[in-house]
Amino acid sequence: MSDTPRIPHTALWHDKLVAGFRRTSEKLGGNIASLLTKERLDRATLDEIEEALIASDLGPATASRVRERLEEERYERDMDAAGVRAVVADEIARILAPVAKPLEIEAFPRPQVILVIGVNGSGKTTTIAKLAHLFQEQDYQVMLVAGDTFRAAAIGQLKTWAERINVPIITGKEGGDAASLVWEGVKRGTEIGTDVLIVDTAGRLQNKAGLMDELAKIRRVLGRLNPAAPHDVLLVLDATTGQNALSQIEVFGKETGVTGLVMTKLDGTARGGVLVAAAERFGLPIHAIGVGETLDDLRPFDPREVAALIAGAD
Ligand SMILES: Nc1nc2c(ncn2[C@@H]2O[C@H](COP(=O)(O)OP(=O)(O)OP(=O)(O)O)[C@@H](O)[C@H]2O)c(=O)[nH]1
Repeated sequence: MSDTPRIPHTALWHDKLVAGFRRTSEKLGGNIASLLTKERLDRATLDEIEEALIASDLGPATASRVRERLEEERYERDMDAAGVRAVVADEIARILAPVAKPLEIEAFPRPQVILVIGVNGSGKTTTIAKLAHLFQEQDYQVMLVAGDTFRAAAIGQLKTWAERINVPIITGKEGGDAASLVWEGVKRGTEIGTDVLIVDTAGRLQNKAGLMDELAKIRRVLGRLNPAAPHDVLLVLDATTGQNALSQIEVFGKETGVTGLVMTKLDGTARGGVLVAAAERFGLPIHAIGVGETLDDLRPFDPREVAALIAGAD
């Protein structure tokens, strides 16, 4: 067991982040530059900056804090676009710093059970593969459970990933009982010394009662084997859905409980500011972000680095 996860942060990851956040950063940075045509920040420009920040999905609370900071500082010195972007980056970093937390594997007894939830298409399956890969890099033994038994395609997709990254997987039939698969996963995982058991689940928000029943059953079964399980309930969010991602946190949080977030597809959107809005509004740990489709495209993040990228600051 290790208290400090050994997560390689390579130059390659930095390049992926830069490319991933380009659209967000161009939108926000571009908006700020186009607003700063006057020499000094007057009230009307401050209003416009605040609106631009809200339009970039950063959320009203962050936007108003940035505005307050700009208001304080404008009396002290002239401020150009780079100065404004630096203030924005600083405020974003303050919000992200307390929530940017890698998912640590510390459960005893093992395995640590991670339930992965989220609506269909949010990137759940690929996120599970990427997380498994990340844990493998840290020398943890990983096992997967194909608990989304509602769609045969979901089972097949996860199986393909498991073969690719060479981790064992527990699968059942379409329409089968997810809780019994989880039970088998914990039993088999314990026998072979698995550190992390990652469980896919069905993402049917449209059928809340069914989803609740199924997750409650999974929790019951897990609790009999290990009262601390599931150790993590991870909600996967698609950043391209913007503000909709926030309502998903609300709904899943209320219906199923959520211990942490993963935000994917930050590379496919100019709405990356939603990462900040999620942090600000819910304060839940954000364990990793996804900026592409390959295995190495999902990692924990450095709040300062990401804040600078979102704000388009140097
Ligand atoms: N660009 C980009 N694409 C991603 C990212 N994460 C996942 N995807 C893609 O998004 C699509 C949906 O991902 P899945 O993992 O299948 O999503 P899911 O939530 O399991 O969806 P269902 O299988 O429909 O339940 C796939 O084509 C992924 O390759 C990301 O960070 N960036």
